[in-house]
Amino acid sequence: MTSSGHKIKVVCRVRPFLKTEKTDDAVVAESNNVLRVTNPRDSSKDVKFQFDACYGPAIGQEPIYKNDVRPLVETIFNGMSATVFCYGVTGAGKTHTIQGSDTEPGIIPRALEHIFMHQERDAFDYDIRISYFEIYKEAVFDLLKSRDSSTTGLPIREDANRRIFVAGLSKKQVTSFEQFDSLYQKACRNRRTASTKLNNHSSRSHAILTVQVQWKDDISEGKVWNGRLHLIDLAGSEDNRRTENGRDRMAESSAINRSLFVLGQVVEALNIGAARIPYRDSKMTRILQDSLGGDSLGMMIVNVSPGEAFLQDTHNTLSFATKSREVVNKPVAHEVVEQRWTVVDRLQHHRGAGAHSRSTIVTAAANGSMGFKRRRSDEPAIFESETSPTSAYNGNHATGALRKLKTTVGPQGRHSDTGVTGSKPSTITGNVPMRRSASSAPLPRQADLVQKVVRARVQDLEERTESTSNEIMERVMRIEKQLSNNRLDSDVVFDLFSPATKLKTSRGWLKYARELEQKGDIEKALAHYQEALKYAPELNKLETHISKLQAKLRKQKRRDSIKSHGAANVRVSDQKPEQMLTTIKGENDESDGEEDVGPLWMVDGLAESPNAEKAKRRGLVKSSVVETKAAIPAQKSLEFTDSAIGGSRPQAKRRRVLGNCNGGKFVDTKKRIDATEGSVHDHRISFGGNQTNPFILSGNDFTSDLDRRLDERKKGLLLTKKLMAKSTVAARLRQTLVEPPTPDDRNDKDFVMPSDHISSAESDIEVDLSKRRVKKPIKRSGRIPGSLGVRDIVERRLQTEGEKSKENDMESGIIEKPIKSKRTSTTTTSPEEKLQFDKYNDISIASALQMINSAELKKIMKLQGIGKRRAEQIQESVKLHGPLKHVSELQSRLCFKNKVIMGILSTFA
Ligand SMILES: Nc1ncnc2c1ncn2[C@@H]1O[C@H](COP(=O)(O)OP(=O)(O)OP(=O)(O)O)[C@@H](O)[C@H]1O
Repeated sequence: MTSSGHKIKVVCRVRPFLKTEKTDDAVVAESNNVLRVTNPRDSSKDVKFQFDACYGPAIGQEPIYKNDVRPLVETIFNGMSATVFCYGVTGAGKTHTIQGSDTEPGIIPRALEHIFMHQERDAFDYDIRISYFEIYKEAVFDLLKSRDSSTTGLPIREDANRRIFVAGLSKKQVTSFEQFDSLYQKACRNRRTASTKLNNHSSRSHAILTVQVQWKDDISEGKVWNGRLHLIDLAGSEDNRRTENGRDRMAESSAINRSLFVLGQVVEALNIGAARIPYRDSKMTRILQDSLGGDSLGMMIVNVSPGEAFLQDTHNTLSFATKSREVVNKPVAHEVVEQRWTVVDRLQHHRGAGAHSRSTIVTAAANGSMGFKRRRSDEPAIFESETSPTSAYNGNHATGALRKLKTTVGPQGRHSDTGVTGSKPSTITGNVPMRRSASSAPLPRQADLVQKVVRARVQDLEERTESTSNEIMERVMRIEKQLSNNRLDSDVVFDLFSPATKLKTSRGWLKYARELEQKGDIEKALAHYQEALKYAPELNKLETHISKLQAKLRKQKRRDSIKSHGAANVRVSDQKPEQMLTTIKGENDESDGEEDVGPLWMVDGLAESPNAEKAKRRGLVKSSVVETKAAIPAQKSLEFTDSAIGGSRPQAKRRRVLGNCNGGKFVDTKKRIDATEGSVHDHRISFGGNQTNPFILSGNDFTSDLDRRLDERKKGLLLTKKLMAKSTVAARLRQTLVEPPTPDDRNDKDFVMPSDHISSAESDIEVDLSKRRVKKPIKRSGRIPGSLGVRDIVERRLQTEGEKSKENDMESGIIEKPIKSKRTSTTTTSPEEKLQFDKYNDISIASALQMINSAELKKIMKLQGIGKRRAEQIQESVKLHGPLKHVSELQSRLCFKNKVIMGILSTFA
């Protein structure tokens, strides 16, 4: 013992050899406090360790309890806190010592029996409560509650007095040993154990049982006393090379080893008087904080295994234990002078925890301090704090109320000095530093008054909490859980603020918002105003202001957007929005009748029908942005100076729609197209369009949409359009067509020399790349009689598509539909001509295939299902033998189904 405190008592226990173990005398209890151990480094030498007590393998449970634990248990009836914990490597007998078995009950059952014996014997009405939890992989779990896989760990908290407690831990009142026993047995089954190579029933967690004994001392001016006993079974440190733990066990094991390592560091730091004690580095040390260098009485039972096999472990354990003997605690007795219950406690209390707690509050108040105030206590606790240190205890019980009490109880009294001092080296004798209670009892009259007020408040609280307890309980638990996970949802935080704080916070946001608004940063200001509103939803004016700002911001954004779009492809005219109202014609409507799908607004280069759903259902509008009427700039309408490419009929129709939008005037579609044809449209936006015929305007937005659709639908049509955009396609196609035939080709009587009809065309045919139109007539000279020129081919094909399609194609250069059905219905082509047509068509196809670069080829192959090898073969063969060799295959494979090739052909047109 030091002048200012008590050293932790360290007792060593050697377990007997198990049946499976080979006996030797490596570890021997030489006397009742000396252990002799063979030096693991040099077996010819021994090392001796001295402890407060030492128990050999032959000693049973009873002597340990009687000699060393019982005196500590006695101290709790003096309002002290005591801790007993078992330390040692796995399989050394910790659980056996603390818990025991049915035949050999350990410290826990014995201590409880002892406590209940007091209850029967003493004149006081003890309120005995237990809590039992385990620390498993650095998470705290309540063992008195059943749990499932979703159960999360309980948080460890520190209260205002820096006292540690486990938040949300259940406390069960027990009135008899039998009741405790059944509760405890059940709880033990909840504890995590597993079989390892070194212990069939190895504890995988640290288990902490706390027994709280509280009573009212009517003799000593009605004070309420609070004693606690913490009985701890630490998980054993493990050498995983020996345990042969699997992955799961390893994770447990590393958590165990780590916490024990921290325990070692804590002891080390305490011994050297370090400024920082690393209690916080593990949950176990944090909880044991008050038992290690704190203000409770501490005792460590060091369990060691006998035999040479464990020599190194034993040596390490004993070295640690020796160090721990130096740790000094400063025990104090605890009188309940104030209460600061957690909300959960209060609720639990009011749900029926019994009259005792209530009387505690009343008593506390009568003592000059009201429950629910901040407590002053710095008592160690695993339960939430309820007490404060007082001067009640010293080893001789020379003074104070407890002395009176002891005298009253008589010779069999609870606070026998022998229990504390005795023959054993006492940990709690001597001059324990005395702390005076900060409170002093009020005068009797005042006390009456206070009691009355308190009763009224308690009653009121009971009534109010009854109805809302469940809800509050849930909320509190939610907060606790979130805190334990180091995260707090904003709504929870919000919930925690008081009305005054909310108002203050709101003001803070408002201040920033105003500053930002003054600077002209409306977007940020708006965000700040919205935050402010969250905290003060009652501010109606603020709500209105926010709406105004939102409108302002929308306008501003639109203006900016129009400006930027206007530069590229939109001209802003001064027409009124009403003039932009239009209707869309039903695209599938053969009669071309007008179908009202609602007004079409054009804003920022995008279009939308307010009746968008209807329009979408009809496949008229594919993608769009809905803008309300109010959102249209008041004085402006939009006129597109850059417009669509594409030549399908529906698209043409939509172009008209676009024209209609243009201030209500019909704009000559053709003219507009002419103006933009052939230009590179790297800016595209979506104006609308249905699934198969996307309607393309200029602007960036559509490009990604186009790509997406391309991917999704794998439509040759879209790809065709892409290819068409490349003017080089046509040029390359031309080049291919004039390539000289191979000798094989010449020998083939069916082969028609391309040069025969095109050779001169190389210079004659002039494809206007920008308009994709053949300008100069082809010279017919040198053409094989009956064969067709390129222009003829094109014309034939266009004929088959019908006049309207032709018109479209000529306008835009895009052939949208497969040629097959139309061509077969052609009546104007003679069989002979048809044959020629097909041949030339196929020449074109093959040539087209040849000229396509590998990336394009890949796409085509993918889309059309042509194998890579086959495509390469065709290309090679076309190079060598000329295209006609493959006409039939290409016909069957491609001609009538390959939209891509048709599209390429159309480029040539
Ligand atoms: N004093 C003893 N007398 C008889 N048997 C004992 C004694 N101490 C331990 N044993 C036996 O040794 C084995 C291991 O003991 P125990 O489970 O208590 O070890 P432990 O230290 O708690 O191990 P772990 O840390 O792995 O939980 C058990 O079978 C137990 O019955």
